[in-house]
Amino acid sequence: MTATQAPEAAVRSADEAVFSVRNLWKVFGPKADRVPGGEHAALPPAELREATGCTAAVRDVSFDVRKGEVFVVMGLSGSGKSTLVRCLTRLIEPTSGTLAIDGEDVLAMDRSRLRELRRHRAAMVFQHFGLLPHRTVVDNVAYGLEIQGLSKSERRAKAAELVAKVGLAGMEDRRPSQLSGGQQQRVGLARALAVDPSVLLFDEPFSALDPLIRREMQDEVVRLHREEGRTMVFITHDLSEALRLGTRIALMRDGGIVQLGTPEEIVGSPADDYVREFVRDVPREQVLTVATAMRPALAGESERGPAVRPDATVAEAIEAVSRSGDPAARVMDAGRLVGVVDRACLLDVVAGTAEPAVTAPAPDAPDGPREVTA
Ligand SMILES: Nc1ncnc2c1ncn2[C@@H]1O[C@H](COP(=O)(O)OP(=O)(O)OP(=O)(O)O)[C@@H](O)[C@H]1O
Repeated sequence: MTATQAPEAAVRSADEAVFSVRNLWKVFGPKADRVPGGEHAALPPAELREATGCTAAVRDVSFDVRKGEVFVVMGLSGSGKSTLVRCLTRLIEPTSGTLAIDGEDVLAMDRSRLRELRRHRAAMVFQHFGLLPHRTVVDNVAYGLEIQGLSKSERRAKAAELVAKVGLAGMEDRRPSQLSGGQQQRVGLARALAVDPSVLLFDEPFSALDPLIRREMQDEVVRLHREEGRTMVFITHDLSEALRLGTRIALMRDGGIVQLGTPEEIVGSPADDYVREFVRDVPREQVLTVATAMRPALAGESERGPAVRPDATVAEAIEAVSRSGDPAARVMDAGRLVGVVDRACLLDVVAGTAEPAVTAPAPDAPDGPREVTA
């Protein structure tokens, strides 16, 4: 498919999707464009390299990034995360496939439209903050506004507001070298927010930070997301970070997406042995919800036991049951009894012996990654 053809599927789902990606490939190496759809397309990485000298960094990937979600791209080193996310704004040119932002074909954009895309619509936050060393905090944040053509006073006022939003009030006049790593990353975040992008792209932004600061920055992202509902694409190789931040997680391996789902779907219903191994050590009771563990209420059970919401975690239900001394908790949704979790249901989740009733949302991409079904 050529770059100028309208991505039909992408346009169709544009109402709710910020990015729509279909059958995207990025192949590095000689005659790379012959690999997608060619006789060697399905070969494992080492054999593909042997046969063609090429690496398929992104391999036939399809997904939508929905408006307002934190879409996490997770995978081990070399699985293709950075290449995939750089393809979204064509910092890396895809080899084939279709790609749209808000329904507009990204592959058909000319240079000035692409510049506009990267500056205003999809702002990137990198691991190495890329701050200008001789500018103050507030001027670094205002920089993004300068290229937008706002007046100086407008820029400074907006930048100061954003500096406060990311928790750096009082540090406006410092230079980057006078800040800790976490503080510098906050400046990077404020600068990305300054252009009010439709989507923020994070490339492992916190992996150089020490664990405490990293946790603080994750909380910051959760807070910003909750307050603003901004769409985010977040690359990480850290599973706990993915589970904390992700509305949905795309788990990559060898350039492909092996599973795309909510944290609960990934942990509760791994698509294959690779994913199962990946999530093996996750404390399931902290990710799985009561809705997946409950059973129908028996006669007489509607009166007794603490009430929990369907989206409470199993860990929270365990605490409620254990505090109350009752044999089970009632799962209440808007005042209605929808089920019961007894001690056996709860223990099954902890032990990994439960068959979770995780239901998948309607799949984005018919030919895309496998979504979890009940
Ligand atoms: N410019 C390039 N030329 C050739 N191969 C490349 C190039 N860039 C990336 N690759 C290969 O593509 C694959 C995916 O790389 P990518 O950097 O996207 O992975 P990643 O998951 O982001 O890894 P990391 O977590 O280490 O950053 C790797 O096998 C890598 O060696």
